[in-house]
Amino acid sequence: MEDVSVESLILKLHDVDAVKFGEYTLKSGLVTPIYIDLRVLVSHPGLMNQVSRLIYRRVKEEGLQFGLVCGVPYTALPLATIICSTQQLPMLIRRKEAKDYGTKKMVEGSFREGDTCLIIEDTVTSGSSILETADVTDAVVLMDREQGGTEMLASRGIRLLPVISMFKLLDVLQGAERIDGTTAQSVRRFIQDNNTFRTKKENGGATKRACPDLKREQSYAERAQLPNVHPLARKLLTLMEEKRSNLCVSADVTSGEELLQLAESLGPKICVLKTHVDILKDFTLDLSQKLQAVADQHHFLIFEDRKFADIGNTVKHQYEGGAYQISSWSHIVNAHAVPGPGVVRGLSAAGQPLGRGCLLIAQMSSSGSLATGGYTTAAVQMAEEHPDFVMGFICCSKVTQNPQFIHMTPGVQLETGGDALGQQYATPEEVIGRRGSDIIIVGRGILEASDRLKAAESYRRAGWDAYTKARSSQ
Ligand SMILES: O=c1ccn([C@@H]2O[C@H](COP(=O)(O)O)[C@@H](O)[C@H]2O)c(=O)[nH]1
Repeated sequence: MEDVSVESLILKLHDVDAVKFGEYTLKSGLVTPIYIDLRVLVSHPGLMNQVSRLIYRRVKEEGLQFGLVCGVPYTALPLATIICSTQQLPMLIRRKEAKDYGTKKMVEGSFREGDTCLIIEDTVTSGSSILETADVTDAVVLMDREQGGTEMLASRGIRLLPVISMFKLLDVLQGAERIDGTTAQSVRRFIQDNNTFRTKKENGGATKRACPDLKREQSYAERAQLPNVHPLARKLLTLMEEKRSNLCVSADVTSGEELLQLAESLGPKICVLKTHVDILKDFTLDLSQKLQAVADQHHFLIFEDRKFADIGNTVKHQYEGGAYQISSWSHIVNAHAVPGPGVVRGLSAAGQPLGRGCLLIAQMSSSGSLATGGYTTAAVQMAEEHPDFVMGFICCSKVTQNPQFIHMTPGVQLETGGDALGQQYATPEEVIGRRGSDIIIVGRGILEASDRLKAAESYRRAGWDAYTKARSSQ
């Protein structure tokens, strides 16, 4: 069986001149000391097979489920073809430009609304070509130049799976004495100083190896001091640092008694208690007052996960009135961005005078969520236009570099996986350390444990350790 290790592939790519050192200009105009030219692959059928096998292996390792494969034109097209031919998978071709005659389609091949497609790219620098290809959740790339593409795509809810990354390539070539230490070091410096997801200032200041985790320049406590931060976000960031907790427990229980008992026992471990008030069979306003008293006693905030999604006038009534009178007891609520800015204005009219805050749902943890790409970007913009009321996001990963916004991520358990109804779980290390979120939201990981307090402590520690580790690696 032919050797298909990543190390052997790197050496073969160097043999066929797919990795070049010198001075080359990238599409962005940036002059780079290393150029990856994977177009030469088509002249080497054995290598094409090897690359295709490694790409497919990477996808299978991650357990991705998909029914179609699309290669980003042009270099990844033959790779996608080989994978589709050997694995007997249907393929799509995305045109670079639409035809001006005939069907004028952008995508060739058969597909239906809701189909899941694997996107294959040859090289990623900023990640922009993947964004231009489709609204996707996962993409596999042969070569990640480690210049911010992973972080940019993560901020849009897209996970990038690289087969080879730039630092690995440099290590292997240097180890095999294909390049000397000076060349390897100057390329490493170039990569870390030219990260497309960082500002120029941040790039100029970089002195260490670019870290695969998202940057976390400021502590929670430092962010609490920022002049423009929402007062409730300030309170939350402060208590997180004091309690050493970035854990929000999702109290998805059905009786008031159990809710209060949960709040009392887990209160010292958490920064936020999230409720779904409409699943309680015995909600009363008296219960909401008791819950507020426990929140005051143990210094946590209450977040009613109501997910408002109607016109401004209706959500205002839903928020302050009805049986639940949510604005009177819940510090935080959330809303979908789908109705447009009126939803924020309606909620703000009722909540802002009471000092309440809102999280916009920029992404969702459920499989096949439509809140990706342009929708996520629009939600971020909506937040930026309403900073007096919007204090952050429900999201799967950091969606903005603006430190005044808090990122809260559901779909968290100590092991990756999911449930039978589409929930998808990532670990605290992944969510806080690599995706750059601030707060993990955990429901069944704690509620279904035999010892809920012990489980809450495990999640608190895992979330906090991921945060301190990400900060110490800056
Ligand atoms: O995208 C989203 C938004 C909200 N949720 C809510 O979080 C909890 C998760 O519970 P688990 O038991 O940890 O799966 C639940 O209340 C959801 O309504 C979410 O999961 N994903």
